[in-house]
Amino acid sequence: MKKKSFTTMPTFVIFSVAMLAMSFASYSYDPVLCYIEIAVSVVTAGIVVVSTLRFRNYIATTVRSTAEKINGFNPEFLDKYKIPVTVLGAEGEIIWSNTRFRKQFCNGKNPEGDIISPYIGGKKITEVADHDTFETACNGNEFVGFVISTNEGYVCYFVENTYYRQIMREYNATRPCVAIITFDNSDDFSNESDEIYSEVSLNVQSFLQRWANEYNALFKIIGNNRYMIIFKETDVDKLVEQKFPILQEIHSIKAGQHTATVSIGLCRGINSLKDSETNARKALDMALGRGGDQVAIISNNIYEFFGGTSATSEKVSKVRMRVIANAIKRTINDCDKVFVMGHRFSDLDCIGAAIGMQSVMEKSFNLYSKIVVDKTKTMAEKLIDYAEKNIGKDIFITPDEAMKQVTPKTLLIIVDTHLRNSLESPQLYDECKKVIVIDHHRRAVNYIDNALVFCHEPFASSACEMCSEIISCIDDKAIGYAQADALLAGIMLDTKNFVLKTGVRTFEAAAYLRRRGATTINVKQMFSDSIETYREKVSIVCDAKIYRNCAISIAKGADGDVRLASAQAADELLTLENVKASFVIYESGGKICISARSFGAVNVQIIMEKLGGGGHQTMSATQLSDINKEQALKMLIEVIDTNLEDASCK
Ligand SMILES: Nc1ncnc2c1ncn2[C@@H]1O[C@H](COP(=O)(O)O[C@H]2[C@@H](O)[C@H](n3cnc4c(N)ncnc43)O[C@@H]2COP(=O)(O)O)[C@@H](O)[C@H]1O
Ligand SMILES: [Mn+2]
Repeated sequence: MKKKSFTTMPTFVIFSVAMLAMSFASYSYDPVLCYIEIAVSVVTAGIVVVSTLRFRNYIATTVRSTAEKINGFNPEFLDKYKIPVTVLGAEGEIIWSNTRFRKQFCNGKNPEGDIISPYIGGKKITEVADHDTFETACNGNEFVGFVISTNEGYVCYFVENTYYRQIMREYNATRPCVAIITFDNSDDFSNESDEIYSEVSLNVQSFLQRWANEYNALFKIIGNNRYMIIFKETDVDKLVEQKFPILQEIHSIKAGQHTATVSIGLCRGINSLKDSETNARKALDMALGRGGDQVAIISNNIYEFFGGTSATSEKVSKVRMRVIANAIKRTINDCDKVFVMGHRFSDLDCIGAAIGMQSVMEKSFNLYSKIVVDKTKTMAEKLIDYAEKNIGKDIFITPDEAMKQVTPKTLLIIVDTHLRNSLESPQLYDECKKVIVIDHHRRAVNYIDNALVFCHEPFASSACEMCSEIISCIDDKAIGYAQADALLAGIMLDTKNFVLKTGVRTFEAAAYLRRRGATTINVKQMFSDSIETYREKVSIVCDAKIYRNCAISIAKGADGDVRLASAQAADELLTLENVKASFVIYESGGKICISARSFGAVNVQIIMEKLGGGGHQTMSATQLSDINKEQALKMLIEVIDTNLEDASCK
């Protein structure tokens, strides 16, 4: 049975009758034409009769099958039903419908022969038939629909729920969303003077209070420079649409060299106020872990971020590092051995930090300690060679060797990453029951959350800076010149030779390392490259094109270490006139990777996050699967076009 073929039946009847009438008129002046018209009329009448019989039969079987399925099915009885009901054929065509359906869905017209899709939200009947219920709307009314499959088709019935849906919408729109806010660089102002600090603090508070009043939201001071605002869901929709202008407004509060910034953790989509508050705190931690001056919204455990474009300022206090050093000492008490491991494709920062920590574990705690690294996939080959010659060949072991030695008392110190998937060996992490994390990267979602000590300083320049401080607190004699060289190499890599993210603590760490025997000439040699890698780097730089103040280049990857050459070329491209951000696209390990850099005028983290990656404000990257370099370039241009303004520091 063809869809809707029975709805053309009246046309055939009219045609047949017209032909018959015309044949009578034609007989007197052309009998041949008359016979032809009679013949056409008879054929058409035949089609009508056959189609009608087939259609009746079709309806009869469909309805019979429906009757078998629904106990007591009786069209007359169903017609009296106060809910809309339709009986459908195998392809979703309406065969029968009750008065209620015609009234509510078809403005009283007969829908027989129509396909059901437009009445069930454009879906095919097969899509909804496998589900318990489906939602649909018609003529301003909303329904929950149910489908019963029969041998020949389907029965579809609807229960109106407009009122409940409306109540639900109103409830959701007014549901409370807790925001926890902190004035994140208040210390900068307290160092100026008490008066300045009080004035700025009050200013921040009154900006936030005005912001809450604008939305008729509840405002509460919950601690020193900490506030809570309870918005409605609909207010949050507006705030998201406007991308939280409050962040910019707070920037207008300045004193001396400092600009005020706030961080906001906001929870939406939760019914209970208590859970909303707990989640808002979690989101605030995330916003602070990413460097502050931003909003983190958590909804169904998914984060969304806004802002984060101002340069982060260093937290001057070293007290926290002393506390961390003590916590590490306590954790070590109960351990039989220590493995130190960084991220895969290890670099000078993670190997440098690992060399420092391994030395303390061995010398100060007398513990068996090894650095776990895959030497076939490292960007710190020169440093590893240097350490093997100057410290000892046996300080490095492979992930496989480490796995064989794990016991319940083994401690794993993770340096320069806080993400399981970035680890040199995620399996080793899974095996170790005791874990310490020391990292400086901005907080990412799905971080390692079972660490006994989670030392995370997004304001630090490098893992090596953090480890130098920790080591100096635990036992400042635990490292010799070679370890000091290794730690200085990591700091120099991540600060681009003391240019980026370099604060007071960076220089203090460097001074400590110098005192322990570090020499800049030794360190410089760790940055030397093979002639092939150098050629590759130069070719990437020469091939770059400038697009909206961004230097973009695609690496050919013919010679040398393309990963290293691309990272270095991205650094180099920033030295070009008017270039605010650089992007190098290269292929490695079957993936298309992008290394992104800036000197702070553009937050490249925001751009790389849109492509599934991340990193810091000035140094980020991503890895893309199942595309080629040209497609990656196209995607990058699209992301630059749509996000460059948001990512640009105001
Ligand atoms: N998928 C991701 N998600 C989150 N974050 C990511 C992701 N992929 C990468 N990242 C982070 O992005 C930055 C930048 O990474 P990169 O690969 O572009 O650069 C790293 C190294 O390739 C590069 N590097 C290593 N040795 C040298 C050298 N001798 N000269 C110049 N550059 C070098 O430096 C970057 C090291 O970054 P670090 O690990 O943060 O210290 C990075 O943060 C990724 O974690
Ligand atoms: Mn690193």
